[in-house]
Formats: sequence, structure tokens, C-alpha cells
Amino acid sequence: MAGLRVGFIGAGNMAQALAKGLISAGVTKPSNIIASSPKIAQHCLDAMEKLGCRVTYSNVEVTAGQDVTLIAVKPSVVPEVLADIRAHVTPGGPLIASIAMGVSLKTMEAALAPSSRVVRCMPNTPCLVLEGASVYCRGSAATDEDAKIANRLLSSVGLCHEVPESYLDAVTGLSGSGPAYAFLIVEALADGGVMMGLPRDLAISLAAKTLLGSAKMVLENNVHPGVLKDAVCSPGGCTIAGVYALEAAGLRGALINAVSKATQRARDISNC
Ligand SMILES: NC(=O)C1=CN([C@@H]2O[C@H](COP(=O)(O)OP(=O)(O)OC[C@H]3O[C@@H](n4cnc5c(N)ncnc54)[C@H](O)[C@@H]3O)[C@@H](O)[C@H]2O)C=CC1
Ligand SMILES: O=C(O)[C@@H]1CCC=N1
Repeated sequence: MAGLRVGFIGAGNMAQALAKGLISAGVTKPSNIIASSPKIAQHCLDAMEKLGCRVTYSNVEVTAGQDVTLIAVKPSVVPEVLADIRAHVTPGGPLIASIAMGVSLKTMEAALAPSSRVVRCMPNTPCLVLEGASVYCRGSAATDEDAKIANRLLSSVGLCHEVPESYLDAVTGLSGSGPAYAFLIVEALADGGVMMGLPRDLAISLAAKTLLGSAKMVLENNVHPGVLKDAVCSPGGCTIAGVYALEAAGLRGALINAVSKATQRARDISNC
């Protein structure tokens, strides 16, 4: 697997997070990674080069001789990229894996030659620190071997599930966008600590570790989060007073609404 040849079309935030994650997980060597981007985004290519990856202005070069080519450009740029590479993607060529929000398998397959092997993925930025939460679904011509490649790539940088494509927009609204919600929560908890007199650095570190540890308890203990919450709330204690403040402010509704709005936005883009 350390020999897996990975191409990135697009070298921005998510491509860099995945490349760093794949390298630190030992899935592939930097020299086996190549990334493309237009000259106007030279700083993205410079960041990839700093990791030891090869870089190019040519999207076609990123399909040649790769095991997998990841499309990591904004959704509106995907049609242009698929047109660039169409003539160079043969059924025996690289697996095409898109991480673009709202771009369906049907759209990708229609833009590529018949029988092109495609998977659609939704990772998130914590792949950078090997704590990603990713899913993928396979296109009609993708083989079991292709699914294995997608699974091994994404599970090397966190957890990974294969799901039906109908889940993709909701996954985008939950875990694709979710790090932004989590960062807001960390920042706001730290603000609370600062308001109560804690130094900023200490407050951020305590808030972030509290989220990390709580998330770990949910994942490792396989216990419903409500049960774990109850165990922190002593009768008549301080935590239930804090929980009441959150409930009164509508925290649950706000988070449910965030996932719903982000999912709807992904759906709107899917239907464009
Ligand atoms: N940022 C995130 O947390 C996540 C993003 N995604 C998806 O990943 C994709 C990329 O997002 P980001 O990395 O955040 O965007 P970004 O704006 O940081 O990076 C986009 C990259 O595409 C390059 N690019 C633009 N036009 C190009 C072209 N014609 N050919 C080749 N490269 C081109 C840019 O130079 C840039 O390097 C999006 O489709 C997004 O939906 C998915 C999961 C999480
Ligand atoms: O905000 C976005 O459009 C992308 C997709 C998921 C995370 N970032």
C-alpha cells in the first residue's frame, strides 16, 4: 500500500489535509503523490511540494499512471475537470474518486467515458490528524477492488463507511461540515471559561480536550450519549444547571437545524 500512486486534481484545503494524513499514516510515500492546480493557486502547489509531493499545472498528468485520482476541486469546477481528463480515463486506468460536495455519481459517469470506474467520497478535515470521518459510495462500474482502495485510503486517515449514495448529502451536512460546528463549540466554551476568569490558552485547551475525550467515550464505549450525559449530571449539582441553560437556549434545535440547512444546501447544489 505504501506504493499506492495517488493523484489530486486540486491542491487546496482538503487535498492538503488528505495528503498529509495519507503520508503520516504511511499509506503512500510523498513521491507517489502528484497534485495539480492552475498557476493562479501556486501557493496550493507550493504547500504540496513542501510535503515532498510532485506538482503540475496539468490535470491530465494527474491521471497518468495513478492507482487513484482524487478530484478535490470546488463542485462548480468539477465539470471542467472531468472534460479535461475524459479522453485520458480508460476503464483500465485510475479509479476516479471525487470528494466534491453535491456532485452525483450519475453526473460524473455521464461526463466520463462509458464504464469509467468512479467512487464518490465525503471526508472531513480531521483526516489531517488521522481522525477523519468519511464515507464513500461506488459508481456502477466500480469493482470490489476499487471499493477496497477507497476504503483503505479513507480508513487510513480515520473511520470510513461504505454507504448508499442517497446518504451523501446528509453526511456532508453532518460530518463534512461538522468540524466547523465543533470549532465553534470549542471557541464558545473557551469564551465561557475566559468570561469566568480563565486564561485563553488554558480555556481553549480544556474545551478542545473535553470534546475529544467525550467523543472518544461515545465511540469506544458504544453507550448512548444520553446515558453518558446523565452520568455527569449529579442531582442538584452544577452540570444540570449548565445543561438547563443550553436546553433553554435551544442548543439541540440549533444543531439539528445546522445539519438540516447544510444538507439542504448540498441537495440544492446536487440538483443544479
Ligand atoms: N474543506 C472541507 O472541509 C471539505 C471539502 N470537501 C470538498 O472538497 C472540494 C475542495 O474543497 P477545498 O479543498 O475546501 O477547496 P479549496 O478552494 O481549498 O481548493 C480547491 C483547489 O482547486 C484548485 N482548482 C481550481 N480550479 C482548478 C482546475 N480547473 N483544475 C485543477 N484544480 C483547480 C484550486 O487551485 C485549489 O487548489 C470541494 O468540492 C468540497 O466540497 C469535502 C469535504 C470537506
Ligand atoms: O462547505 C463546503 O461546501 C465543504 C463541503 C463539506 C465541508 N466543506
